[in-house]
Amino acid sequence: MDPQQLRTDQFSSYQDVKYSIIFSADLINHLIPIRNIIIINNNNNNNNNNNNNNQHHVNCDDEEEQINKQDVKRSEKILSSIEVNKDNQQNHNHHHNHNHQNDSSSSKKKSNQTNLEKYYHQQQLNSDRSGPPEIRPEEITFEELIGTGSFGKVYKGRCRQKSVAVKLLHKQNYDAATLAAFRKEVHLMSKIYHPNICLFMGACTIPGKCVIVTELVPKGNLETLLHDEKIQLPLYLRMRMARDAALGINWLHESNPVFVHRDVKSSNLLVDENMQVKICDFGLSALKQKHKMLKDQSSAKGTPLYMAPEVMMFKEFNESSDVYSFGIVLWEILTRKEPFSHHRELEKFREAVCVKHERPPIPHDCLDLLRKLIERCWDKDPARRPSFKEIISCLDHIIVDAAISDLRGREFWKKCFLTEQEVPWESFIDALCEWSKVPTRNQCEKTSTEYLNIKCLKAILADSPKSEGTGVDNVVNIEKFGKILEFFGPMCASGEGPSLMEIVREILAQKWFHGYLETVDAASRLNGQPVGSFLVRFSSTNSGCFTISQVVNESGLIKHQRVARLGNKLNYQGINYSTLIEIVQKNGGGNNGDVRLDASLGVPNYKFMSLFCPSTPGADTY
Ligand SMILES: Nc1ncnc2c1ncn2[C@@H]1O[C@H](COP(=O)(O)OP(=O)(O)OP(=O)(O)O)[C@@H](O)[C@H]1O
Repeated sequence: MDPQQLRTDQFSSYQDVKYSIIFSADLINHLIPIRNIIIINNNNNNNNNNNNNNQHHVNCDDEEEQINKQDVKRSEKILSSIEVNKDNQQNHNHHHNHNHQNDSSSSKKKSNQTNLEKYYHQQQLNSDRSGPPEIRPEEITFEELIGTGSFGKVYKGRCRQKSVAVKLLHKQNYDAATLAAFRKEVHLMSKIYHPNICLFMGACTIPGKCVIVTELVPKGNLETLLHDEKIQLPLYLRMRMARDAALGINWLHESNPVFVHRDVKSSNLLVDENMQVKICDFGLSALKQKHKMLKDQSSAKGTPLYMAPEVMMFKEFNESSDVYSFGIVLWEILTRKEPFSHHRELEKFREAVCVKHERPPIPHDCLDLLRKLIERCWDKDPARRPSFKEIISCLDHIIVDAAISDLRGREFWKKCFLTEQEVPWESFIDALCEWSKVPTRNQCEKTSTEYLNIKCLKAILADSPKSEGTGVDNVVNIEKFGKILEFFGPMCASGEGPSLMEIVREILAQKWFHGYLETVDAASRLNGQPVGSFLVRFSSTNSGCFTISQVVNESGLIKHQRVARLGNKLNYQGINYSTLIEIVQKNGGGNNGDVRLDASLGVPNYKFMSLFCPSTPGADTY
């Protein structure tokens, strides 16, 4: 085929740089997304490598070959016995006349049946030793199509009464080498177990019926989620997802032998019902010994958009090429945009990335640590890129920065709970009291103001744990802590000003303060109240802001007015105030017919009032 045609007809869109490819050295300007090209090259590579034993690097496929040799040999024997038998049968049939066709096809069926039984039996034995669990084709039912890649189609399906994902390879008329490669992928997958790696459940390795069965990860791939503007994904959550992915890849890199994934990209990161990320697609993965380098002899594997320059240029590489790809993914997670979307042609793209070192632009308002991490990950020098161990520890800090904007709040959380996103209330409050240098729960009298301060903070900050049976009654979530600080901050260290607990107690003591309350609930609490009645609540749409809901006329019309946050100030009707209490004080008292914020018309919040006076009537009402 004319290589020019390859480029112009099929490979001239942005999509070309988005999908996994294997492209050969002589056709470097052209994308060849055909999986069996690797296989052909693999055979060549083996020969090349055999003739060239003094190299420092290892040809990817030879390295894996050695590591997997024994297992592959075992299954190859069985498969070839089936294939030889099938061929014999075909030749046999060919020479028979029509009259004998029924007989021969039934004996063929029988013989194949026996061979399949042998095959399953042997696979069973293999899996008892360490091999992949073999799944019979008739055990799988296909439901809807959930994804398409360059290698196969992925269906939602059922296997042994369980919902699963079934990857069906595009090309089923495999030759022996292709089959060996498929079995290698299955074999690799069967060796990895980690919560952030898509669970491999089994495979059918019968020629013509090759499928991979994995757990079904319900929210699909991260790329689709990121680029769907309708889906809310706060930075904090996105950074947690990045950390999940990093944990999965780190597991591969710290395995012995080392797994290099080789196709790290957002469409290979799957998202489960708890927004936990799992890495999938080991179709291009390579195994290597620690400290050794890999080199593609005549075919580069991966997805160009995410491919490290050294891989694109057929240089030696190692696991740090996954780090480069992760840098691009991090950028995508940060911006929710397509990386390099202005590029159309592979050759120009390759030159831009490898020669001119072009990288996607990082937004100005990016968190400092995150900017530095992304820049280090996609460094042109692989040796300067961080390991995934380092990436995870950077992400621990970035997650805190993304959840908590208050500087002292960040400092506190990092010092006490760096790697945690949810902590038991008791651990939290003891740590906070120590950090603020105020008496802890056990150090103060139950009737003291200090104890009341703690009770107030608990009322506004602690939640029931999401999962049951943990033995913990209340927890503090980092994101909620960050939000509370946006409402009540800035947080002060000892000697700098009042503690967070004191500030919260002062506000909760105001009967008109209702905290978290939706607009409809505010309306129902004000329903039937006299003109001027009001309550103050957290704004449900703008973090750090408040809403004053008030009855403004005799017919019961309710107005909701925003108290905006401008730095440390609160802005109400164009005037800046220091606290909510000041707003109510300065806008109270009736005059010239306006509806004012008369504190006596504040609608009481019995829940908070009961903290101050345990016998408050109606404390259980809300
Ligand atoms: N276990 C799973 N659960 C849910 N969806 C899945 C699962 N596995 C794959 N998918 C969906 O199918 C898509 C393609 O899967 P996969 O990447 O394994 O195929 P591929 O042919 O190897 O693709 P590529 O060309 O990207 O290498 C994924 O992006 C995802 O949307």
